[in-house]
Amino acid sequence: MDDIHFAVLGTGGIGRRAIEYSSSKDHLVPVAACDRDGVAIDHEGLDGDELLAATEGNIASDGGATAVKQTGEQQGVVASAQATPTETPIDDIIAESDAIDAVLIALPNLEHDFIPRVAERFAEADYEGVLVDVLKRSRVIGMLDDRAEMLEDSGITFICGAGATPGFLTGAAALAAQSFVEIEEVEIWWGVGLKSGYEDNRGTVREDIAHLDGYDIETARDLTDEEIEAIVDDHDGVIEFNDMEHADDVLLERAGICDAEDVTVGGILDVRSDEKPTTTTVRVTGRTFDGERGTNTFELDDATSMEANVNGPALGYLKTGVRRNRAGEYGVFGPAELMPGF
Ligand SMILES: NC(=O)c1ccc[n+]([C@@H]2O[C@H](COP(=O)([O-])OP(=O)(O)OC[C@H]3O[C@@H](n4cnc5c(N)ncnc54)[C@H](O)[C@@H]3O)[C@@H](O)[C@H]2O)c1
Repeated sequence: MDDIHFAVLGTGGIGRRAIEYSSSKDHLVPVAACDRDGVAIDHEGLDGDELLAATEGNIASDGGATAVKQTGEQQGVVASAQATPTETPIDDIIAESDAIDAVLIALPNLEHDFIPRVAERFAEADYEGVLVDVLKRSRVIGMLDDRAEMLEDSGITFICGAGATPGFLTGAAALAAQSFVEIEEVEIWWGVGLKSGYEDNRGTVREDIAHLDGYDIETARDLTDEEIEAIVDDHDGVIEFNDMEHADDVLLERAGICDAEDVTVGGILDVRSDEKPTTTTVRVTGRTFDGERGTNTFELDDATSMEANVNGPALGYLKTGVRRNRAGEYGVFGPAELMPGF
């Protein structure tokens, strides 16, 4: 495979680690990165080490910038010598997108239509390439589908919900389902221990809080850092989530695996320990062609971190997207559609 020149929109907890992770694999060259205040572009390849060092503990995050220690004079990516301040970071990358094969969207989802609108801007600029996001909410998939024709006409291969859940675990569920002719239930249960990564992942924690009873995306967006800390304290740092609106359900349905209503997602987040509070498991229960009822189980090793389980699949799906795009397949795809589909 030729080198893939890719951009990262959002250099928060996820985006930074995507740049770091990409250096462990062949053919992935980060050429552009931005956050809300700045942009770095070098088509020969960004110096990932310098960019990561400059943004260490210094993220222009929706998780509460004031709570994040700053190492440079400026906040976020502009602390890197490769970056410049801008008020139009995404447009600056779109302007250079002719030379960019793929874009990882690691932006917040605190407005449901934010990522669909970003995709639309790439299509309006006639971008021909791959967009991959790690969004979580089921309802956003429909908003992308509404724009499928526009993306297709532009020559964009959009892979949506390609993080851990949805993403990695959705793909695993699709694979586990291949033993069965009929699926009864898909249960996704995740565990994340985030002590050392808590500062870097406050954006994700805020979005997770929106899944708790009594909260939604609007109320979570308006919480102060102190209010978030109070919620974390109320739970002694360990928060359990049930019946989450995670797009694994619609992504499995659109791949023809099962009905969305047969999928449940929940999990436990511990921000005071790096140990996972529970093992991440996907259980797919169904009936085989010869009449047996069974449950196939896929388990992640407790030693694998959230960052590894989001960024590995996201970059893996990005590479798969580039192969599809080069073969002329455009439109919106979910992770389960890129697995075998019996
Ligand atoms: N699918 C999964 O398994 C999974 C797991 C973890 C996180 N996520 C998702 O990943 C996303 C990113 O999470 P995070 O923890 O990195 O968040 P974060 O808040 O740390 O980082 C977000 C980044 O986006 C930038 N940004 C915000 N608005 C912008 C704008 N208008 N223009 C340019 N840049 C902008 C911020 O400056 C920051 O760099 C979240 O939506 C989260 O839900 C998905």
